[in-house]
Amino acid sequence: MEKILNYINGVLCEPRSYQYLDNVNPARGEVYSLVPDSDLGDVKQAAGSAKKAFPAWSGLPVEKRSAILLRIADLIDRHLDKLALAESIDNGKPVHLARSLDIPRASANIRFFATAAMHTSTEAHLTGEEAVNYTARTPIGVVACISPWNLPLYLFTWKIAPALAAGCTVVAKPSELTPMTAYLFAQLCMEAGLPEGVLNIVHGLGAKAGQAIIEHADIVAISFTGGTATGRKIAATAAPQFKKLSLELGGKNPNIIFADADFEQAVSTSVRSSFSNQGEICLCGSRIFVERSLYDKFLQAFVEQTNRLVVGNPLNDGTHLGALVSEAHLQKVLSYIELAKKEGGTIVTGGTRIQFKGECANGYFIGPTIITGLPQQCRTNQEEIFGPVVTVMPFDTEEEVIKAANATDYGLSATIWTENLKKAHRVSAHVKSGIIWVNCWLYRDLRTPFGGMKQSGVGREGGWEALKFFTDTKNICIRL
Ligand SMILES: NC(=O)C1=CN([C@@H]2O[C@H](COP(=O)(O)OP(=O)(O)OC[C@H]3O[C@@H](n4cnc5c(N)ncnc54)[C@H](O)[C@@H]3O)[C@@H](O)[C@H]2O)C=CC1
Ligand SMILES: O=C(O)/C=C/C=C(\O)C(=O)O
Repeated sequence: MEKILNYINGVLCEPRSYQYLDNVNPARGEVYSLVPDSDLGDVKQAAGSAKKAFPAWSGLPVEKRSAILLRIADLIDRHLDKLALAESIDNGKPVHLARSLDIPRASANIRFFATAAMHTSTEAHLTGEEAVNYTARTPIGVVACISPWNLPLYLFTWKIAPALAAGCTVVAKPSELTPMTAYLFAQLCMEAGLPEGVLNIVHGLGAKAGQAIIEHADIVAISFTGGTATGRKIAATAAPQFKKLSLELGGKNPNIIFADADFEQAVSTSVRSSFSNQGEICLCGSRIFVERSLYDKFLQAFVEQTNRLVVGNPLNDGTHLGALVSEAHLQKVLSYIELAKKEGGTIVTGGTRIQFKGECANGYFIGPTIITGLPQQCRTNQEEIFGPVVTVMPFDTEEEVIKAANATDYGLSATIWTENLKKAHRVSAHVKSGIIWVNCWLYRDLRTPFGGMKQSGVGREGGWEALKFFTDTKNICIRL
């Protein structure tokens, strides 16, 4: 069986303990490769090599760092099909989604930050005629990048690209559930000539390898994307050591549809924002609020279009929803559907595990699920399910829907559908979310600040925010 390897100090290597974890293909429910069960020893080695590599990498002219990163981006594009297939097998997502979204975004992330880093400049402040201040930004040091399983290479590169472009060296840990594309990526870094120790990839469990990384004294900043409970744990570990933190956490995002919305667009995009990637995107709109006069019409069209989605083998090009990432996650999502029923919800469509015949007989599939009749305060409407499950609720007034949209502990993203731009502007101002999409969803510009309010996170990624995160700021005041 194929063994995934760590990437430490420029070479692919086994974990020091030679212990491995099973890596499961979720569409088949079977182990298909092994992932290192790394421990503190591996982490020490990775952090040591990152520390050793830091002076040379941070001292390299930015054009040279950029050129190496651009070579990596080109290699990702060259290996698009291989990487997309690997991502689909590892995660359960449709291969055409990996080919059209995940992998192209991975190379775009790297290209974006490789070029952005060449456009940074130093601020200067003239203090009358008496002094000049200038503000230098220097790479912060050895950093940790911890990424989740839902958009594996997409989010892995979203973190490491700004870190490397800014001149930091990195100890990274992909999710133990989806390690394969990070392993293939390590091979591309070697081919591109990334100097040894600049990027170190340690595979393994969050509670063991991940915890050892964030505790390590040489790691000065942590960029994490994942669940809010894990983010809280990381923050508690990092705080006494005063490590810099960027946390992209969960969401329970409102999708608000006013009666004057472009109906066709609102319906078809809501199907996408509800069920893309099996609903396993932190930005999915899981609570749909529809103005009462449109409610019945919307629900009927939404259900009809949802029922046309094909759930099936992720390797078939006609599949819209593949498998959920793991048996445990499948059970978690199913348990929320049971909870919704107990809380008085009506399952309008979906709601059950789908068991196919043939090669996907043991896969982790759930049909796209629409629930109505639930109050805002119930657990189903408060907790992140992170699967193909949405609730739909009517509302009467702007004030009411703003209150409901804000009535969770999360504040990641929101979507607003209306043809009235004044209304869109007004509602956007009152919805407490870090990201608001008006008449669109997941329409991304990598320059924009990306992140959540409340328990959806700390800090912002994207554009200058990400490059700044990986630097230290120093003001130099010269008395003239
Ligand atoms: N972007 C998002 O919003 C995501 C949200 N989730 C949510 O979190 C729930 C739990 O999913 P999990 O797979 O457990 O995600 P998680 O948040 O525990 O995992 C994300 C990453 O953190 C690592 N990790 C876990 N514990 C750690 C620790 N103590 N120190 C350092 N790294 C650690 C994991 O190995 C993985 O690489 C999901 O059901 C979903 O609701 C999960 C993944 C992504
Ligand atoms: O940067 C993006 O476009 C999307 C990011 C998505 C996540 O952070 C997530 O789903 O966890």
